[in-house]
Amino acid sequence: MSKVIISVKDLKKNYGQFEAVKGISFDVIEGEIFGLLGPNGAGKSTTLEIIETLREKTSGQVFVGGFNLDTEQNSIKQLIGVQLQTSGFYPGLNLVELIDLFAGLYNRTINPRDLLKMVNLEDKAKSKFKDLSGGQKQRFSIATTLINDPKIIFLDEPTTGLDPQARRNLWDLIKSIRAKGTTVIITTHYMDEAEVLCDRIAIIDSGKIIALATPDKLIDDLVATGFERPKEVKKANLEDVFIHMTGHALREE
Ligand SMILES: Nc1ncnc2c1ncn2[C@@H]1O[C@H](COP(=O)(O)OP(=O)(O)OP(=O)(O)O)[C@@H](O)[C@H]1O
Repeated sequence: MSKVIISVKDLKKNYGQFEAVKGISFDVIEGEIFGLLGPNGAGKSTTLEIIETLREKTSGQVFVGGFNLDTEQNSIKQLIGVQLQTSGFYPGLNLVELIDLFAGLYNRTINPRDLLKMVNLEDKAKSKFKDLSGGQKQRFSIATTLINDPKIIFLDEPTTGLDPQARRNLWDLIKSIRAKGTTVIITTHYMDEAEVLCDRIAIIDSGKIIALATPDKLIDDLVATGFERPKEVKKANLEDVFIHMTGHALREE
């Protein structure tokens, strides 16, 4: 039986006169990777931040794990893991020190090395955050969402700016987090990423959800309209060449 873990009903957000989110409704099912897709300014981050309790909504209802956002924010905070802006990490602390710091904020005792192992950064335990590569910084930032053992994590454009290998490594990491039963909500601009990762996708445009289904269903619906892609003459593309030649394995960037 699929269980709804997040329920958003007629959510609206105005910034002054501007309607950034115009009454959207959707449910997220426990254990799925749910993608919010849309062009710049569509309202994805605003929606995510409202669910994360970080931003006030204008109207509508949000329930997370059965808790009402209006009255039970503290209970919601205990269920969720939020990806901090990487600029929020003290650049001079090493990874173990940073994890200890965040664990203290969450009032948790955890073994930093276990967490670093999960995201393949054990050998960087003593490195400073500022000395990590872009991909390593993102993996570490995802690790910090897991410190309070959340039921749901939110990832806002986690692979932006990464090279193809680092993106694939992050996809594997996100899938492994989901495999442990954690629900993942992700925003992305990359359609290949959404197709590979997401169980279901909501496409947002100008503050409204214009489609919500599995990637397969969205593609099948388009094909059913008679749409056809221009014939692919080659069986591989340049990204395939790059990955084939440089490998998919984790590397120390
Ligand atoms: N604090 C704010 N004050 C005024 N307008 C805002 C504020 N935050 C966001 N907006 C506006 O609300 C709209 C939605 O922004 P939001 O960041 O949610 O979009 P997004 O879909 O996440 O975009 P992107 O893909 O570029 O991150 C945009 O037009 C943005 O300019």
